[in-house]
Amino acid sequence: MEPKGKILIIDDNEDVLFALNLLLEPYTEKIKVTTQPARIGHFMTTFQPDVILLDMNFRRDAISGQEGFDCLEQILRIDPQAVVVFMTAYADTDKAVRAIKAGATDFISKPWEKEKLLATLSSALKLSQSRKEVGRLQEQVLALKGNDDLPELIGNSPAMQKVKETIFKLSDTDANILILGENGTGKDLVARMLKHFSPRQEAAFVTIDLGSIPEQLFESELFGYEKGAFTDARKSKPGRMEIASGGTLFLDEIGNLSLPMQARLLTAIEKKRITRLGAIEPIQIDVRLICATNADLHKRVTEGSFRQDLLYRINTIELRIPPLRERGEDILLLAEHFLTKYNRKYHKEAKGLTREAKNKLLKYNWPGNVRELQHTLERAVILSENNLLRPNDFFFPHTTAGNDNENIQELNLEKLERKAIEQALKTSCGNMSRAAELLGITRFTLYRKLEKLGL
Ligand SMILES: Nc1ncnc2c1ncn2[C@@H]1O[C@H](COP(=O)(O)OP(=O)(O)OP(=O)(O)O)[C@@H](O)[C@H]1O
Repeated sequence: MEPKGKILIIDDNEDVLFALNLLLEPYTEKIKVTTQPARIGHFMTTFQPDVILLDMNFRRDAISGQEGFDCLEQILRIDPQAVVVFMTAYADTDKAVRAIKAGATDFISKPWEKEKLLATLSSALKLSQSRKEVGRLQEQVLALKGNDDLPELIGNSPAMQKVKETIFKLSDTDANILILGENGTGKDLVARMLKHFSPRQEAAFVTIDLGSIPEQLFESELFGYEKGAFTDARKSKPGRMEIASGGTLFLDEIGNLSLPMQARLLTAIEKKRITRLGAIEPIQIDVRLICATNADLHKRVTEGSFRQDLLYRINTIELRIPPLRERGEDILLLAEHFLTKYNRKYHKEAKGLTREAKNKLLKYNWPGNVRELQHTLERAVILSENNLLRPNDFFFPHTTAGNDNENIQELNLEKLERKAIEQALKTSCGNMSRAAELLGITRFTLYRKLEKLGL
């Protein structure tokens, strides 16, 4: 009998309980016995047996088995996945069939034959294990859903080329990655790409957004819980780390983790083990960790609000995604990409953007990064009546007050011109044609102005 587990034996006869305890002890992890069916709920929540051996007739001389059926019903109400083996002194095939139909797993008659009893128990334990595994796999299937539609990572700027190169360089490693970048720069997308191009491509990709769940739920979400661990825990539930085992866990907004939770996460990463809330035994896990944040974790370490040892565990490789305003040449590429996407989605036929509209997009500083650009294009595609999208089709809620003030203070034309050219060169990453387009002048005029201003 290989699998060991926790057995609960319910029988009104103390001699039977004693004998079974003695017989089964060497073959099980733990045994609890009770003569009181009223205690079933208590044992199921505190002891959480893998298999329950249930006597069919509680009262002496009772032969109908009804009490046993009532208990079975109670057990299955508490845990529909419970593995229950019926025992009766009156071997009766009719009752055996009824028991199985009612949800029991197997049936043994008393007095038992030792080998037969052990074999039955062994199969019941295996069944219990596989039911738990099925539960875990079902969660993994849910986690895998939606993994297939991986969007393309658009961008030809040197910064994005570097990000793409790093993703491919990392494709045969299991290294923990920390993705840094402002909101909406594409951290989530990069995390999915890293998973897609990794040895764990076919395995689960489990995400947990630490910015959107309340602090008091972090622990149960990450590590899971056992039935009865807290008031609402009616059913055991694996945590995200357990579900991700064998695959990748993406911890978004890791900067939101409190110091006590950082300590628990660090232990789990170092020991490669987690313990569900309310459980005694730890569970072995094997996860690749990808974390992301818009916070400056290095600064947070010096301030004492982020553990340095945890940072070193999660940032084997650091991938920095620059804000969109620093990769100007990606703006139009992304705009075209989103135009195609939303044309298709809303059955529209916008052909492109006018030159002025392109300039408007290039001049804006995109505080909400790619996400804001995406929404801007979506809105424009929906609302525009034109074949080509025009400046008026684009509306920016965030125009930076700082820039307006600067514009008001600076009225010297030559200084303004110099500033505009410098900004255009920066936004276009030195691409002369694009800078000229941004400024609304020809390349030739731009060269002349550069010469005149000594730039
Ligand atoms: N380079 C890119 N190419 C195509 N789509 C992109 C790119 N970068 C971001 N996106 C899209 O922009 C949206 C926002 O990206 P994402 O959610 O990955 O950003 P994030 O940095 O994780 O944001 P947050 O910090 O708010 O979680 C998504 O719809 C994503 O698909």
